[in-house]
This record gives sequence, C-alpha cells and structure tokens, in this order.
Amino acid sequence: MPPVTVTYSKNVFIPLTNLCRNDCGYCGFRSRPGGIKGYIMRPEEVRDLFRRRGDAKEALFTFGERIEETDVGRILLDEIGYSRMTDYLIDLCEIAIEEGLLPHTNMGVVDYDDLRRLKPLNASMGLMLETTAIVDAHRNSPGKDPALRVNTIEDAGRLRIPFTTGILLGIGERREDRIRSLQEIARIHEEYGHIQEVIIQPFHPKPGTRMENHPPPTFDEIRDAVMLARRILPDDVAIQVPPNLTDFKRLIACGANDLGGISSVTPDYINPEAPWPSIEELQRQIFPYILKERLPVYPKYIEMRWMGEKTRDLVLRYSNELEGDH
Ligand SMILES: O=c1nc2n(C[C@H](O)[C@H](O)[C@H](O)CO)c3cc(O)ccc3cc-2c(=O)[nH]1
Ligand SMILES: C[C@H]1O[C@@H](n2cnc3c(N)ncnc32)[C@H](O)[C@@H]1O
Ligand code: MET
Ligand code: SF4
Repeated sequence: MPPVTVTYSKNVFIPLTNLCRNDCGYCGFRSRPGGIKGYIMRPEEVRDLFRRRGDAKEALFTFGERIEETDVGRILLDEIGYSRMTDYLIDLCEIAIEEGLLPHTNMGVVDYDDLRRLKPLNASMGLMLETTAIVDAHRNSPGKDPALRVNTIEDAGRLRIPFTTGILLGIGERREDRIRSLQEIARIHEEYGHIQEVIIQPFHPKPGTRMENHPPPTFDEIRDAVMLARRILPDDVAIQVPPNLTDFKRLIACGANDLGGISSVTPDYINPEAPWPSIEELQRQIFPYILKERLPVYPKYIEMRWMGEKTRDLVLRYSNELEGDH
C-alpha cells in the first residue's frame, strides 16, 4: 500500500461579522446582548489581516448569517456604506485576490443570485449541512432548517462551485440522523458532482451558551462518524477532521484524509479555546502519513476549471508551485 497522504490548506481566518440572524445553542462566536459585542470588521482591518498573511494562500471568510435582517446589522452596514453584506464581501474578495489570497466563503444560507455573484471571486465555497434532524440547538435558527441548507448546497452545485460541507456531531442528533445527513450529502454529490470535502466537526462546548454544559461527542462517536462518512460518501470526496478538536492521527486510520484550513496568523475564531498545532508539529505528529499542502479548491476541480474565473490565474500559479514542491 502507498503511504496515505493527508492534506491541509494554509489560511487566514476572517471573521467579518459576529452579528447573525440565527442563535444556535452551541455558538460561542455570535454577539449576545449583555455578552459579546457585535461588530463588522472595517475594510482597513481586513486589509491588515491580508497583509499579515505570511505564506497563507486561502482567505477564509466565515461569519454570521443574513445580518441585513437584524436592526444592528443594518445600522453597522450603513456605517461602512453598504446595504448588503454580499456587496461588501464581493469588494473584499477582489482585494483578497489582489493580495494573493484565494477566497473560500462560508456565510451560512445564501440565495441563488448571491451565489452567482460570489462564484467568480471564490476558489470554493462552503456551508455545513450540520444535520438533517430537527434539534433543539436550532430552535432559534431559521437558517439551520435542513431544507434551506440543502437548497443552498444544491444551488452551488447548479453553479458548479467547488464545495465544502459537513456535519456537526453532538448537537442532539442520533446516529441514524448522522447516517441520513451523510446520505443526503452523497445524494447531492451524485447529482451535481461539486462536493470536494465533508467536514466531520465535533461540537465543543462554549462558556455562556445554551449548550455550555452539554457534553461533547466522545472519541468513539467521532471515529464512528468518520467511518460512516467513508462508507457512505463516494471515494472522490475527502473527509476533513479538525486537528485542533480531534485526535486526528487515529482518525486517519479510519478514512479521514484532510485537516482543513490551518492558520499561523489568526486563531480559529469559531473554537478560539483550541489552538491549531503548528505545521511543524503536525508534520511530526502525523508520521508515517505524508502531510501535503493543498489549495482551497481541490485538484480535480482545478482540472475541470470550476474555480471562480477571477481566481483562475492565482490558482494555477499556486497549483504549479505546490506540484513542484515534493
Ligand atoms: O479553521 C477553520 N476552518 C473551518 N472551515 C474552513 C476549512 O477548514 C477550509 O477553509 C476549507 O477546507 C477550504 O480549504 C470551515 C469551512 C466550511 O465551509 C464550513 C465550516 C468550517 C469550519 C471551520 C472551523 O471551525 N475552523
Ligand atoms: C463554521 C461551523 O462551525 C461549527 N460550529 C459552530 N459552533 C461550534 C462549536 N461550539 N463547536 C464546534 N463547531 C462549531 C458549525 O458547524 C458551523 O457551521
Ligand atoms: N453562520 C454560518 C453558519 O453557521 C457560518 C459559520 S458559523 C460563523 O453556517
Ligand atoms: S453557528 Fe453560524 S448561524 Fe449559528 S449562531 Fe453562530 S454564526 Fe450564527
């Protein structure tokens, strides 16, 4: 057997806004009345992050959903001269590309027209399915309706956007629900062929949230989910596990083959209590598997020219660099 290769992407995490129309029971990122203050990052702050990128090649834009639907969101957007987050994001993606970064946007549920406008500026995009089950954690989150999420993932397929999705483990769903969620992702991929990776993301409790005392999934549950994913998903779909939240080495033996975005400049703003190991540390821990850098768009989709048109030159340049780097 050839040695197993495990991939990762060097990214800069850009948490554009912590405002959100949803209120997920597990989320420690979102602003809360009397708790974390709401913000939108200003263009200068975003530019500053781009400039500090080091050798990162991916700009990961992950932030709260549809803030135009909130009063504070409308006010703060207006202050920076926008009425829609998508318009602001499009301008920032342009700048990211100028600075040598490939955008990967995960902004929650997005409608078809916004996806169509974002496609040219993104190397790939993402939306976690989370779960197809109806769970209490999502009772105040209209955007976590599984039908809406499936719809966005399918729209991305119609637009040929290389796509990342995944399931969140331990938010009140049962094992059967995990199976159903993975089957649903497999079905979508069979229809549109755009799913490049599926994240098996374990819930991590956050202080001050409704689920702060809810236990995280056990290692056995995470391993079981990785094995289910490997069995249910087609072989061309990578399985991503976060190295800051899991005993990733033992999961590689069960079929995981990607570690996602790793930043040496920014923390994981969704799980700030869990620092990423450095690349050197990962390299050391992962032996005898081989660690290899990848771009936010997987090679198959580079060959198929599915990445956004405006990212094309940069993708091809970086891809040649990485291929020469054995
Ligand atoms: O660094 C992180 N990257 C996260 N990523 C990014 C991911 O690691 C990379 O950006 C992709 O693998 C593309 O290279 C997500 C991407 C999604 O589309 C959906 C959810 C996540 C969650 C995280 C996360 O918690 N931390
Ligand atoms: C960006 C992604 O981060 C995940 N996410 C949100 N909150 C948590 C948490 N407490 N623990 C682990 N993952 C989380 C969700 O799956 C979201 O879609
Ligand atoms: N709010 C989006 C979602 O939950 C993006 C990730 S969480 C900041 O899908
Ligand atoms: S997980 Fe995403 S959608 Fe849910 S509250 Fe947090 S930012 Fe909003």
